[in-house]
Amino acid sequence: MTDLLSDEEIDVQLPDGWDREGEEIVRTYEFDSYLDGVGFAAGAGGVAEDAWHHPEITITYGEVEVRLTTHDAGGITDNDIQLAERFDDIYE
Ligand SMILES: C[C@H](O)[C@H](O)[C@H]1CNC2=NC(N)=NC(=O)C2=N1
Repeated sequence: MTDLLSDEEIDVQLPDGWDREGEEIVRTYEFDSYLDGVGFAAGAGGVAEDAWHHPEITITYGEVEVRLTTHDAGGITDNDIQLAERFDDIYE
């Protein structure tokens, strides 16, 4: 099982644009249209399924909020950081 990251490791490894909220990391991506957000969420879902690590995704008009935590570990692990970076890669 992937080990929990320390508070310092999280602070250092958290990608730009992401924030820590308790035992989750969160980023809100902005889009020009609702359907652009839907398309991003669909792509993120495919990346998540490929990684077998699944975020909470909330789609609203012009925004998509992504929350990541590692349920099996009860907190934030490297899996969350790595997936956050992959989501950033597909966000133009
Ligand atoms: C049984 C299955 O492998 C586990 O539930 C996987 C699936 N996706 C997951 N997603 C997230 N975010 N955390 C997990 O611990 C996790 N575990």
